[in-house]
Amino acid sequence: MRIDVVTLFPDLVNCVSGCGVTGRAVERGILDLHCWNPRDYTEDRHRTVDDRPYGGGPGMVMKVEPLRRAIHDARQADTVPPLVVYMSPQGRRLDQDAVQRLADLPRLILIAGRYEGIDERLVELEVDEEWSIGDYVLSGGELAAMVVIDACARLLPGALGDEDSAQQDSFMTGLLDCPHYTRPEVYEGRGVPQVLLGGHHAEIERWRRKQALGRTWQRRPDLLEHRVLDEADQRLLDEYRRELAD
Ligand SMILES: O=C(NCc1ccc(CNCc2ncc[nH]2)cc1)c1csc2nc[nH]c(=O)c12
Repeated sequence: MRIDVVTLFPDLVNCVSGCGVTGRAVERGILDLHCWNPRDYTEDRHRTVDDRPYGGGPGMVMKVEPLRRAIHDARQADTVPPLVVYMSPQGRRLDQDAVQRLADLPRLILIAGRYEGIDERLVELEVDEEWSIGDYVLSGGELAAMVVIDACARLLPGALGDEDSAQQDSFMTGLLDCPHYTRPEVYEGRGVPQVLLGGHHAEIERWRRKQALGRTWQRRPDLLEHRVLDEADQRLLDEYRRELAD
């Protein structure tokens, strides 16, 4: 998969290719990442990429031309046609289904804005989709672009070794994760649930599923709203709730 990012801070975005799953995906050639800086596409002495908003108001707006030229070069860099995504507070809220859809594409161009945003004519001329990563205010689109890159990279074939749990990722199953434990077996008087020490795999799987269902019901009931639990899961959840009451 190829991802091109149009950003004023390529050094920030390129951090994803330096470590972890994303770094390995780039190293293995599974993910091809390139950054394009609009400032390299300015023609004035001050390399101006922003200007004051028509209609007045606080802050600055990113100019069309430098962005347009950067996107043009990004598009030309590969023959594969890209989906052009503007990371924006006005975008649809990203979730795992959206990530899976983006990760299945051969190519993305992600536009990361700064200042108050980008000139609307650029959105009209170049942008296919707008995506937000949540209802909170960031200083720019780069971290959002890096979130998309990370979430997509994990889903690319070969990006995760078998030891990784991408497939069981709670957001893949639509449930929150169960609690996890590792050595020491007792820490400050706190032990590990006996079932996990017994090596009885069916029992362990049952316990983990029950915890996932129970925690989802307790912390994120919205994730259960659109979900019909089968009989086995309903029984596990009832058991979890009964144990809470005890
Ligand atoms: O570029 C991003 N943010 C920079 C940014 C933040 C705030 C404003 C100012 N908005 C004024 C306003 N809001 C409502 C009415 N008027 C403009 C730009 C961004 C990209 S994806 C994403 N996902 C989650 N959060 C984010 O901030 C982002």
